[in-house]
Amino acid sequence: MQHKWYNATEIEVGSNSKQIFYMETIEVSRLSALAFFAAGEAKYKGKRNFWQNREKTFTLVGLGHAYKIENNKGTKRFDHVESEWKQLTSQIVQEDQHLQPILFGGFTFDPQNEVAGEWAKFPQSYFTVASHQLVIRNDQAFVTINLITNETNSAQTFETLRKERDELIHAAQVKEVKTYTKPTMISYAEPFKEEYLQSIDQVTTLIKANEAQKVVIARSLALQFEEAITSPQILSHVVHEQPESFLFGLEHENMLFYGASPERLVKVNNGRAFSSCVAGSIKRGQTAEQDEALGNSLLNDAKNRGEHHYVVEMITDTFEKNCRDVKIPNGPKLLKIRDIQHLYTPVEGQLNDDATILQLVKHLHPTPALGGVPREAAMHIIRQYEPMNRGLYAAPIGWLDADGNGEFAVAIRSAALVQDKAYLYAGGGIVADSKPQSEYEETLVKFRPMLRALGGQLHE
Ligand SMILES: C=C(O[C@@H]1C=C(C(=O)O)C=C[C@H]1O)C(=O)O
Ligand SMILES: [Mg+2]
Repeated sequence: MQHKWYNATEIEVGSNSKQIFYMETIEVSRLSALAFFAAGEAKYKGKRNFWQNREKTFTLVGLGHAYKIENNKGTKRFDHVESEWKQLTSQIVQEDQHLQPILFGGFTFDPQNEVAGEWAKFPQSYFTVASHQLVIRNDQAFVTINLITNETNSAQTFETLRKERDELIHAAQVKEVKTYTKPTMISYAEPFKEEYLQSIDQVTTLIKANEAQKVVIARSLALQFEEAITSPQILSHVVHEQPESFLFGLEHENMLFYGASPERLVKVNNGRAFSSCVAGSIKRGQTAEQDEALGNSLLNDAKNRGEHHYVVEMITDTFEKNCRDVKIPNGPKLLKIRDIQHLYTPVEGQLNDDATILQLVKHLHPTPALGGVPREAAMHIIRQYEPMNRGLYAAPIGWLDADGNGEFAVAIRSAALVQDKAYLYAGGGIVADSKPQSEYEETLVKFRPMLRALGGQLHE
């Protein structure tokens, strides 16, 4: 242990009487984020989260819930999370950047979707401050205890957490990271496959009739395994196999929602905001030449440029309203990840004084990369033609701190794991000239990363 920062502040939470917010951060020598997550298996299962940015310069692991912000407030949910977070953090001494609690969580794709399924118990907004928070920034690792309580024996509870923390750190400072086997799949189903293929025809007809310009239609796979899969087991495969993406895992009761997304929704760093337009897809080639040829054909393909353009227009427009000094390159580049290549346009700007990361999330979600154009018409068509509930798939997932910094990814290339069952999600942007079979094949490519992590066959 090198440094220690400690603080205990008396605060008010909601309408609750006075509570004490205890925080203690220690800097520790480099440890395994996954092993730290796994060390919470006995005590914190169902209350853990994992996050790593694309650049691998920021890793966050949370064990336990020191504080939770949950709501079912539809369109007001973003403002609600923001005001509760502001109230909580405004009362904390923040002179030291190391005394920073981090809020991690997500907003579901569509609060108006009423299909129950695997998401039946999931709130529309689900955010938590961890009891044990591990942050690895560049090469420095910090472990924080957060405790918010009005118990009379709070000092004792805090001591217990300190002991636990030392054990967690010890378990995570391993020489060799544990390796996990892949689970054994016993059945693979494509629910509503025929309905999906038909819906692409129906949606293109609606688009030709000018009911919308673009609508993202998704579907799911339902997999059954021989036995329950644990969160550390599946996350370890995702972490090792998908290093180029945002990696995330969020537990809620007996579900783990996890994935490896290439798509940033928004990042805010010291008042500078960044987003990315990712839409338009083609598979990777078998050889370097083939890969380059596929990439070039994607860059020159009118249908994919169309899918992409709607996203650039909408994100640019949102940035123009919330930022100054907005910068967008002239045309898209290629974003290549293990299984797929996309058209990619980064967008950045300087946040206006009244704009915040959560306001940007609220205005950006869903971008036409996940919803469509116009937004409301597309959402209506999605509700009508998708027989499932997306839950957190295609939705904002990420973190923010008390200074207004944070980052949200769009939770695609993702799956929900419920003990011995997994539900994988993938979709694509439907425009006037979309063809059911090629959209279907595009979803197969998008299922691949999660299917591989689960040890599944690559059905092609
Ligand atoms: C909807 C998904 O991906 C989105 C749709 C894309 C497309 O249709 O080309 C590309 C990237 C994502 O914005 C998904 O992966 O499920
Ligand atoms: Mg597409």
